[in-house]
Amino acid sequence: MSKVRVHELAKGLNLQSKELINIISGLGVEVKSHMSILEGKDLETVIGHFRKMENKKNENIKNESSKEEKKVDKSEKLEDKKNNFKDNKNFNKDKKEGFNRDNKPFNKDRKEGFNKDNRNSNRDSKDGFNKDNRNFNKDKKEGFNRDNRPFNKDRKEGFNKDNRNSNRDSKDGFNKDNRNFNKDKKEGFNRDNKPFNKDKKPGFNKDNKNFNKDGRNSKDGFNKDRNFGKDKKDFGRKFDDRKKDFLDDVVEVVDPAIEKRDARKTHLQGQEKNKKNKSLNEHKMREDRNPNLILKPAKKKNKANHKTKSDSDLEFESKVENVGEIKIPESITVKDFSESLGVNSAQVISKLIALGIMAGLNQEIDFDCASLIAEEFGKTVVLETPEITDENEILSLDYEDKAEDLVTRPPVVTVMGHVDHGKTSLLDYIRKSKVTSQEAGGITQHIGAYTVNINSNKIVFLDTPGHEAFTAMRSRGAKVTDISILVVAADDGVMPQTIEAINHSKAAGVPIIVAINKIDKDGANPERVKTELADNGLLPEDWGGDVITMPVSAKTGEGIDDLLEMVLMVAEVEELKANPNRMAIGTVIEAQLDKGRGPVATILVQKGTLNSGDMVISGTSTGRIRAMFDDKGKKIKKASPSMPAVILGLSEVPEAGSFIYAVKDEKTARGYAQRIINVQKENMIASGNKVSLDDLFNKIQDGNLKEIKIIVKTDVRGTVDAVKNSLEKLSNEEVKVNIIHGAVGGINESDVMLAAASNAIIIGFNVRPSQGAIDLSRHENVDVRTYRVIYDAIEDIKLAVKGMLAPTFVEEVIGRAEVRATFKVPGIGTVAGVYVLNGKVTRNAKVRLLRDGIILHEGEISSLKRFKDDAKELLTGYEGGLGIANYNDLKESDIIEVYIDKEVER
Ligand SMILES: Nc1nc2c(ncn2[C@@H]2O[C@H](COP(=O)(O)OP(=O)(O)OP(=O)(O)O)[C@@H](O)[C@H]2O)c(=O)[nH]1
Repeated sequence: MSKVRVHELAKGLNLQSKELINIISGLGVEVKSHMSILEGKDLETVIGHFRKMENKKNENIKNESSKEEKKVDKSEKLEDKKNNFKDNKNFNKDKKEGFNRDNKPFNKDRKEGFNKDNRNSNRDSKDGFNKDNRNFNKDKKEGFNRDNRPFNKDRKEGFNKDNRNSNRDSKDGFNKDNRNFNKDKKEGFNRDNKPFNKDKKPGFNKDNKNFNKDGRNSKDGFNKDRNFGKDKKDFGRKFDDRKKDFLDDVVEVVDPAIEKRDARKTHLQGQEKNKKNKSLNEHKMREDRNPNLILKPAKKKNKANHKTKSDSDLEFESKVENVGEIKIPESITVKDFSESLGVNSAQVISKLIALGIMAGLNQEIDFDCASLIAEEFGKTVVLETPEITDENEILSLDYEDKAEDLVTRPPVVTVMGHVDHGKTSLLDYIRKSKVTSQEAGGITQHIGAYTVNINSNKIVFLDTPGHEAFTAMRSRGAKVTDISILVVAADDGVMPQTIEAINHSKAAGVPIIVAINKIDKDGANPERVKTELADNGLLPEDWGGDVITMPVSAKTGEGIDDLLEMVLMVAEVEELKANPNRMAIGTVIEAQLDKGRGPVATILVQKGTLNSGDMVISGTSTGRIRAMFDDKGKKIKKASPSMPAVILGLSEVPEAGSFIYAVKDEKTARGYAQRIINVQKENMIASGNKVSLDDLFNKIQDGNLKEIKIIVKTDVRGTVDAVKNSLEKLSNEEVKVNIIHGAVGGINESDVMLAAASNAIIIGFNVRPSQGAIDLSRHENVDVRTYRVIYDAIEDIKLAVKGMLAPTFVEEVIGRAEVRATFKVPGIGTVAGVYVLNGKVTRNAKVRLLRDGIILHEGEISSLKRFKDDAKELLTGYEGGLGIANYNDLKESDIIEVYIDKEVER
């Protein structure tokens, strides 16, 4: 093999592309993505690595085969694997050895626990490998958790997240700052799991690194940088001797994130066993020191055991208390995380790479990973517990599944792009070529989502119109889309709605695959499209970036199979999984009232399996599923994760984007519905929690707002950048001003949805919102501000940040009229024949002339007539003649916005 793409090699090795990328990076070979090509020396290095590993494994297996009958089997299998590997197939087909998603081994038996930082001991670490010292153990006695941090289900041997271990008799103690946690401690572990010894008898250096250079062969298997000695006389051996005691007596120190984990139950059981043996005073002291550490078990205080705090303890305590804690959510983008830490994102990315995690700016990292990185910068992060503000949380019907219960589910894809770039054609082509014929019934109805089969893999397409649906759902807290396909016409290039779509996907943290469409056309220029994509922050893979671009034709079908392959590959990298064996949770994609059938809802099952006959609840709508159909209109009994289904039986039409939950019985459903009604009432009273310029100051003061997100719409391109620059400069230590989207054009519904989903404010310069945007902004409580001069906007935001925004007059739009015809009246100028779309037009109001959402003129009404008579006002649905003072450029379809300046009390 002289050349191979990463994903092909991964397939051959039966690894996830992401896992393989991590391994390859660990070998010092640079790969950008699963599409990167490996060849020459790089390929040799990678193949060599896997051969070596296989050989090593086999050797070990052979060595042990005499000891255990069972292992004979295993080595045979490994031998098979080796052979398979030679054929570049099924390297790890039977997965006797586990690797978690980050290519870090796991162990399902989990007999020995490991700490979160992957700095593990591994008794049998002969098999240990990988650059970050994440040990592989063929005996699988050691467990590893989802993030490649080994853990211990049985928690017989426990290590806490931060390696803050203690020991009943305090012989093995440690503390974060290498200060003596317990003066009796003979051996300790510091925060980085580097053993230390106060008396330095076994001889550790200050950083406790490399105690024994050869330690990598240690039976205790500490990592290569922080080894215990091979020499059994040294600390390593003492540790070995005492290991059992130490582990029996281990005290669990978990943070809230860890506590949430699956192993909770067993963990607590383990604690119960160890309870009597714990040094309770130590627990208490640690708890005192860092309230974010929940020490277990320390429920009962043993006064007799309480020791007086020594000076060094107190010193330690005060230092710990002084450490600034940063609150972050369960999952956070690298960008946001860097900002929270107050460090450059490049530094964070390089630390992540050092941990074997390839993450871009907008990629999300979980809390555990973030806390590791924070430590590297000497900071402590704590889990932000969000306030319960929405219905879904109140229902509390969702819970995290155990990793072992999760199975791969099909990806859910949304197609987005500029008007006429071929979204519908692409979806139609896929649907026609990939569905129908073999499937009974064909497509009988439009249900907003459908499934296609690609080489026995499924892909679910959301057939809702573009990103509106996508953000509408997100604003209600639902994340339905896993991958977005961005359609860009090769003859037209990146257009305003393309940029909108990019920003929507980025805001939702959804990976983008670009379909460069219409390549069959004469004017097609895919390279130009790539340049424009790069200009807009999407660097194509073949240009060294990580965005997959695929030339396609929705007309001829060229490239579409490859595009779908790419979708499956991205899905694989994303590791989309769900537990099918639980009560179902899904999201309502579409819903309407059908005359004959009552409320009909298309839902997408996201967790669990929905059954016909299940009792469900969505918002205030409840009911037993009377009948259920798939996307081909076929009656079905069950719908598993990622499956779209149409359900009948709800009491009322649920809102698109709402969650739907299966519950155990009608009483439960009614109970929840009532609770939701109550919450909705409260929320109404609280008038939403969306940010507006008026309450900005209070939110900043309350510490509820660290970032002001703004969407900027302007009449000309140059203004977008000017406004962006000026506004971003307003960021200060307390709040950051972040322009999440900037574009030319009127304020549309899509902008409002993005604002609602992202909790942003919309600012328009010389542009106005469409009627739909106005209605939606009212419904969604989105603050839309329009200005004629940049200076005014900057001033407003400045004042808002200081809490001094207090204008006494605000403008109130009282109506809108459409120009249906124009007349030239000698001596007066052009008069418009108008139709009042909504509200009213009053003679003394001010008007604004809009064309495509852009303000062409602001002024006063010079004449208002109903038929031939002067009129004081024209109401909705009426026609009349309207003249604008000193203005004649009126055209059919122009919109006349009518407004008054109104005094308001603040
Ligand atoms: N030659 C060629 N024409 C295409 C291709 N894809 C779409 N078209 C044509 O482009 C036009 C617009 O395609 P649509 O699929 O309606 O585009 P859309 O993005 O769904 O448009 P909206 O729904 O209006 O946003 C239609 O006339 C299609 O026939 C293609 O690959 N090649």
